[in-house]
Amino acid sequence: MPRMEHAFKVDLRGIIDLLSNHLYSDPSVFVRELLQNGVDAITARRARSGEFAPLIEARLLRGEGELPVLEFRDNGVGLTEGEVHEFLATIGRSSKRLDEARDTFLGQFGIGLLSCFMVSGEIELVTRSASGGPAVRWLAQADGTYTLEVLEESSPVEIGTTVRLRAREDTDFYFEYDELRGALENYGRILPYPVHVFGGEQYAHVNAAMPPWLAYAAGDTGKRDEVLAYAREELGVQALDAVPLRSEAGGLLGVALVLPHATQRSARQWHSVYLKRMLLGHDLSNLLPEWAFFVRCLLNVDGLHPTASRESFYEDDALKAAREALNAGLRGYIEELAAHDPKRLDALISLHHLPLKALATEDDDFFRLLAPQFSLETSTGRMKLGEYARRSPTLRMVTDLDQFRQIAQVASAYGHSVVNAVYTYDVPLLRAYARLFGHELEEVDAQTYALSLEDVATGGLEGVLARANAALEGLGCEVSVKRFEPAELPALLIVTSERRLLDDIEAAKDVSDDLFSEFLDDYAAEYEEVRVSRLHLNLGHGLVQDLLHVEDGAVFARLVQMMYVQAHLLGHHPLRAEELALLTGGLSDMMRWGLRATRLDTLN
Ligand SMILES: Nc1ncnc2c1ncn2[C@@H]1O[C@H](COP(=O)(O)OP(=O)(O)OP(=O)(O)O)[C@@H](O)[C@H]1O
Repeated sequence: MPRMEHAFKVDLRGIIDLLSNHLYSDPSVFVRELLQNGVDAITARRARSGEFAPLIEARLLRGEGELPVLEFRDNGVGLTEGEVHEFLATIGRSSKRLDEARDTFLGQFGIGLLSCFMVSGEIELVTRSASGGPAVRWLAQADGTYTLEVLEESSPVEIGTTVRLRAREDTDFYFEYDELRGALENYGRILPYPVHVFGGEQYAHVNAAMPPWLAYAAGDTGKRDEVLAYAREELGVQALDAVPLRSEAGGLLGVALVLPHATQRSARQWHSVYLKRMLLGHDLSNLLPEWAFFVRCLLNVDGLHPTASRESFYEDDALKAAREALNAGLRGYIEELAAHDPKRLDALISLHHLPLKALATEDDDFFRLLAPQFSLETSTGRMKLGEYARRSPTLRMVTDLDQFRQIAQVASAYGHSVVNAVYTYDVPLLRAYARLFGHELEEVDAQTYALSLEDVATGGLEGVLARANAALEGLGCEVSVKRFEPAELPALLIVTSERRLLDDIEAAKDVSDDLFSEFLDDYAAEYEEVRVSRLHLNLGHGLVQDLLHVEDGAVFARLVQMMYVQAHLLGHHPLRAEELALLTGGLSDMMRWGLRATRLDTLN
């Protein structure tokens, strides 16, 4: 079969629908696209002559009983009749991409104007070119047809372009004055050319006051207070500090506002990113280092490239270089604090320890700088890692909260301080600290300390132990007698994690259906052998010494049971129904015995 060459056919209506309705996440971007074309047209005209006062105006008109109309005018370079055919009416063709100075323009894809079809059934554009020639009126429909009319040479159209859009029933919301002004402010508040909006009696110059952060970022450090006030009033952020960000790569200027409260990496991160002074969006995830979730940035870049939807940056070498520069800028800020303002760094670390721990675990130099200042929970109270390591050259950590609660008291009795390393980053942090500063690191658990309890000769105590075990029958606990510090602790309960798992299984069975209960039984059977907790009675404690001599079986059993419950409470072990029953029964008995003793007293 002969091979034939064919060309793709284009369904114009489908393409227009795709580009106008499905590329952007929000219809209000038509305002951004209009602004952008106005700005680019003025930039192009300035490159040619420079002798005019740039101006962009958005005007809302509303006739009686009619849908509102938006007239959007710029006094930029305009278009000749030929250019209208070539650029405006050819989808994907852009005068800007062909221009030598293309890097000075915002647009480049040749599709932005189509976004106006999101809010209007047709686009009317009247333009007169700065290169001369008659004015032209172009009227385009969403089905891809257009008419073009060359206006009389004498018609009063000035150099520049006016786009007219009429609202549809379902889009007149975007043509309300407040909504339009809000959108213009949102996208255009730092644009370099004046932008005005009119609607009936209302009027605003949307970029009259330039936000102070651009000047601050450019080196005017005197503006720091103004930047902080701007963050407070305009953004609702009571920033602790304003860090200027500057880089040749990506032509980047901005400010990082240090948040006044701790944040999580997963929290929504809000920034404002401008490309050549036009708002691009609020997401900086492809520019900001991952660990920098304690700042919110206001950033303008001149040298990066947007994606066609203009909602993020294109991944290229320029973006990579800008990302590195931002990373270096924020690290520089922290290094600067370490060198000149350690108190401030301390405050920053205690507030934002999570992101700074993330940074430290990425880089050994930062680790040496920051790690000694990180605060940890230890069995002897909260303290800085540096101080902990000075006091305890062997770093000891527990990675399970239950275990930490169990051994906190006993460890101190051995002169040990143990770190509660259950929080994010704690384990890698301690490992890195041990490696970089030359310390031993030991992971300890309840068993480690149980083994180091001092054994006592149990000869002669067999009877007591048997009675004590009988008192705790059915609770899965075995009693032993030891001697340990602190002497004020009558009994210590060590629960293995398997035991904890069994308790959880029991609790789950209570709320499961039969089938699931059976499965849980099978599962629990695998752990049967290790189903023990141990109650170590402390022979150093007076109450335990007395217990050995109690003859009355009921009193003896109650005493053992109450020590068992007390050890639960001291070790922060959860009480099951069994322990709660013991507690209630034990307390009633004690009260009864107490009352009986007083009555006997009064009788005597
Ligand atoms: N206000 C205007 N003044 C002068 N020319 C304009 C104006 N608006 C549009 N044009 C011309 O129409 C072309 C297409 O505009 P459109 O907004 O669709 O795309 P673009 O701005 O080139 O690129 P992008 O899709 O990235 O926005 C432009 O390249 C420009 O030549």
